[in-house]
Amino acid sequence: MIPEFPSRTICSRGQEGVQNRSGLLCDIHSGIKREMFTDYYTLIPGKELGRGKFAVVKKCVERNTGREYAAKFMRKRRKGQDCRAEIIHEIAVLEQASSCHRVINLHEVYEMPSEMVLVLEFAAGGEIFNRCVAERDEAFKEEDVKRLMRQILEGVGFLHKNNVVHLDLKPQNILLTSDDPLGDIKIVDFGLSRMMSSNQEIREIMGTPEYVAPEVLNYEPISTATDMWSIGVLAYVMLTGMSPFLGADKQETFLNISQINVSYAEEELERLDKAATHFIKSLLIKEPEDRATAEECLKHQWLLTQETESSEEKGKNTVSSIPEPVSTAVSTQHTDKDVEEESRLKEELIVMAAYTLGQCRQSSDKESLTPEQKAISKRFKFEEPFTGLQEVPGEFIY
Ligand SMILES: Nc1ncnc2c1ncn2[C@@H]1O[C@H](COP(=O)(O)OP(=O)(O)OP(=O)(O)O)[C@@H](O)[C@H]1O
Repeated sequence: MIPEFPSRTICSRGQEGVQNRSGLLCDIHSGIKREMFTDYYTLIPGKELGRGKFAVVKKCVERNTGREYAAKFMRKRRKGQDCRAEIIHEIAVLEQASSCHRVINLHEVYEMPSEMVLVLEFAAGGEIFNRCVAERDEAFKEEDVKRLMRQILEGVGFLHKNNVVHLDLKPQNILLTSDDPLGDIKIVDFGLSRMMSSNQEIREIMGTPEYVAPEVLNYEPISTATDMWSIGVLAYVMLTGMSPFLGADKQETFLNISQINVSYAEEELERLDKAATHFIKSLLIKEPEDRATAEECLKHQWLLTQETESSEEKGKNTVSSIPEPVSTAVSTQHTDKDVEEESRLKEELIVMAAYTLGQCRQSSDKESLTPEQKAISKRFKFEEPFTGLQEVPGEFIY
């Protein structure tokens, strides 16, 4: 049985003098430490683990245990507004989901004059995004997607049972405990999450364009079904490496979403078990009430079946019948890939910070591309001007 959150206090709209605070938790149980973070942790020099618009995530080691963690440094003031309450909400959700091992574990919290530091369990495998945009031999096999999708649904099901909606489910917010061998998932980034309550409706424009549900665009009430739409998009991206609604610009993406303009005739989908497409179709439905719930998804035929039959039985084209790469050439490739990955990630983080589109390719544009262009565009598509660049913070103490 999925356990309930122990206790919760929901801030009402406008509480603490800040607007649009509906659905935020303001009750945290673990103490916030005021000591110097660096007296207790050593930051690992080098590449950041990630960066959002108002946060930077770095790897660190706890001095007295030698354990590795991910430190998320979050600015308290954003665009001239005090956003401490949002950070407290993120902490509260993490605390209350601490019994769910599909959600990243919060170890400690530090507070400085302008920042708060969330010391999180370190997910060494990075974002599933990297595998979603990888070339076919490094991309997920269908069986991998099934296993990881079950875990995502367990985590999201836990949150929904406890009336929390994540509202930003995307491949960048699903991390892996290890990359090779492929580990387990950890859900991160509860910055946009909200607590649903029976007497209050939430209607807000939020989320990442490619993954937002039609009701978000239509300013209609948000619910747990809003996350289920994003899971449908996530499943499509994990299985095909393509973003189903991505348009040439944000407007086209939004139009594609509101018209449910999605192609199920893509070669990448046709190679799979038909139940995979059925699974996605049960989620990419305009009416929120008609979408499958997390619990229903876990009982879906696609996720109940294991890869037991032979490749002949299943069909020669089945992705899951492709053998795992085991040669040492793979590890050599990794070194090259790491360098390439780093430069790509830098670009990606800028794009994410600017809140623009385009991490994955469009499903409808591939016919017009050369094989080389296909390979590039499958990974990224940078079309929008980086208008938000000036907003990328440079004020972090660490
Ligand atoms: N516990 C962790 N272990 C490893 N990497 C992490 C961890 N937490 C976050 N990251 C990396 O940092 C990135 C940014 O983290 P997160 O999404 O929590 O920040 P954010 O500022 O809220 O981001 P966004 O602006 O996308 O909402 C993640 O996408 C991931 O790549």
